[in-house]
Amino acid sequence: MAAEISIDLVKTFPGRPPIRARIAYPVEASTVLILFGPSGSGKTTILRSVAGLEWPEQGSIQFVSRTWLDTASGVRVAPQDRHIGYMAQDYALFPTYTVAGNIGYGLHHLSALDRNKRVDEMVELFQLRGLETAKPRELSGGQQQRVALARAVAPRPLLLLLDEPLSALDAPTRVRLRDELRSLLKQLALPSIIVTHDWTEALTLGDVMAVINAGNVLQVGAPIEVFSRPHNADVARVVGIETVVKGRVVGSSDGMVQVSVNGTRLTAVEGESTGRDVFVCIRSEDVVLERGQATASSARNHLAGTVVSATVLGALAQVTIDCGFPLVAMVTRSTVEEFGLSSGVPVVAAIKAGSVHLVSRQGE
Ligand SMILES: Nc1ncnc2c1ncn2[C@@H]1O[C@H](COP(=O)(O)OP(=O)(O)OP(=O)(O)O)[C@@H](O)[C@H]1O
Repeated sequence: MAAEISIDLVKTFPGRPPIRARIAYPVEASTVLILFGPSGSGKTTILRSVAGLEWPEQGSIQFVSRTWLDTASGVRVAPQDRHIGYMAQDYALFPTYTVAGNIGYGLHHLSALDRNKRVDEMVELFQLRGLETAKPRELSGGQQQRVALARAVAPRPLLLLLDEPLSALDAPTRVRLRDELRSLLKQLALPSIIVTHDWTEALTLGDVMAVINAGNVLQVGAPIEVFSRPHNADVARVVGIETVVKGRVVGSSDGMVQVSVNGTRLTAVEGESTGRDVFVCIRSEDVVLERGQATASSARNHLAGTVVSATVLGALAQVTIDCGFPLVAMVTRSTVEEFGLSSGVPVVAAIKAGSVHLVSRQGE
């Protein structure tokens, strides 16, 4: 049997609905599981249960051949015996310790010589050279994040747990460190579980993704699959982005970029450079359908296609169009009736360049 992480737990806080998580997936050297969902859905509770910082009243947690929790047989492995690296959302650095002191905190089992050597390795790996004696308050947000990561990774844990690792950073730093984090996790060859409510992080960092809502796991799968093929309307609502396809930036002009998806050309505004492999992400409500010939409008993209399916969901309808790739549009039910939208009907999909979101998939 392939190595696996298996989480099956029930945790109840007084006066709240129970958090029920059932997630099992094969784990390789650097597999990243994303726990994705809105605020308060239970992501941190699941992560803290894996770390041994919360005790579910029922369930089991297994990592490859180790059982960390099994309430049925009374197994409760203490957090320090799980060999896990944990990084909290606010980093929780020790304010009175230096950078080197913070990184070396979990290394007391090593001799002074080996400890210093390991700290030095981490300083190098996380590009903290020159900051060894600085205190956390003297560091930028990005540097604090790197120290917190270095401290979590230094004891060579079996599994790395990161709670919203990028949320404390300003937007440009977040985008830069997201790409760095991805390559670092691959380089470390260390499996990890990352909590986020940011879909770009889920797509960039994740190999597997679990969608959590109101304490329940709604879907588990590869991020691109979950985003583009949500199992049901609840998942679609939580992930909120129904078209995710692979493309490549093929050119740029006037601050716009041209992207090719399966031979179909799209214009987007975001600044990815030519030659980049990207995920092209489009929300269904940003797609406007036009019957027959394309009409004049401010939208930069007019894609000719045919309807694959139209599913009425109350006053709205979800229409999937084949325009060289599957594109999902959300329109009113009356549009479906007026345009006679059914399988095989030709339509034109209009999308503004600003609604075509590009997420780099370099280093996949
Ligand atoms: N120690 C606690 N005592 C009481 N209720 C708690 C406790 N910790 C979490 N909860 C409740 O459990 C639910 C899930 O919280 P959790 O922090 O796991 O959500 P989350 O998805 O990580 O949210 P966020 O993205 O805002 O961090 C919430 O309703 C929260 O109020």
